[in-house]
Amino acid sequence: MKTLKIIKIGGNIIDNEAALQQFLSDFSTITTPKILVHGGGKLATKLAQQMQVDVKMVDGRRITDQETLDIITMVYAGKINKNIVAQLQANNCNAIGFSGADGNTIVSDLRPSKPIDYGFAGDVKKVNTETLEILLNNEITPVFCAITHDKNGQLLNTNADTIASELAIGFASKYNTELYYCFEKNGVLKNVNNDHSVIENINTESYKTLVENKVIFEGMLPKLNNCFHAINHQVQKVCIGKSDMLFDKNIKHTTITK
Ligand SMILES: Nc1ncnc2c1ncn2[C@@H]1O[C@H](COP(=O)(O)OP(=O)(O)O)[C@@H](O)[C@H]1O
Ligand SMILES: CC(=O)N[C@@H](CCC(=O)OP(=O)(O)O)C(=O)O
Repeated sequence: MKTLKIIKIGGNIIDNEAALQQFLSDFSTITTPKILVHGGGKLATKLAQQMQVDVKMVDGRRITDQETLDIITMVYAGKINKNIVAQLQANNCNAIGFSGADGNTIVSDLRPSKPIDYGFAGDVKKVNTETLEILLNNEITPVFCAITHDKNGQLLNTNADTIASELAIGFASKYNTELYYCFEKNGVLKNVNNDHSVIENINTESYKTLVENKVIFEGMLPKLNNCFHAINHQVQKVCIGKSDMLFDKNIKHTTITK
């Protein structure tokens, strides 16, 4: 089986022009089939505040009313996605930008309004890989933003970490699928303020203890839930760390196992 790398980058890389340029230049050298997934939550928050639109996050997820949906569509599917695709083209990496509506690639259900009404937020129901496979077979790299659709004309905001794990699961029967979450720290840390305290391996059991001891909190909680969801659904490899882990085997990072 061929290897497919699904790589998610967070706000720390997107918000820093030099870091993004360096990452995309390195990413372009990856020779195996690959899919890039990007977030952009921080930029959406900044723009919403400039436009005097209230920003409400609950458990790391954005409450998405109509105005917020318009902003995130402009920011995620527009500014960020198109800039990344243009920079990949500059690095001779042929790429095409996607939301889940494009090619009907990711269909979601509107998240139930109870216990918390998240507004236009989607829970992934189905990943359609056919169109993406045609691209991958022709050495074209899909670049996904954090937007899906409900197949009834409604766009839905969907966490980028979830998009990455669901894509990885969707491809797991066809490729040896590897999922990489790149963010600003070296991995999951014993002490969040000490980048040298990387926990190199987390399994289902040690995860429970780490949560109980509050070593893991905030955004890392949904990220790790996505990791375990993927590793329990045939994804071969799941890693969290700085993007350098993709290019240098000696860089410490966290690997998730069952
Ligand atoms: N044990 C931990 N190790 C590393 N980060 C942690 C840990 N516990 C909580 N976090 C927090 O999780 C955040 C990463 O989650 P998030 O902001 O959602 O990532 P992303 O940048 O990919 O969107 C880190 O910035 C950190 O504040
Ligand atoms: C529903 C929901 O919360 N969606 C996220 C999507 C963006 C994202 O996930 O961006 P990062 O990976 O940079 O945090 C949001 O709007 O913030």
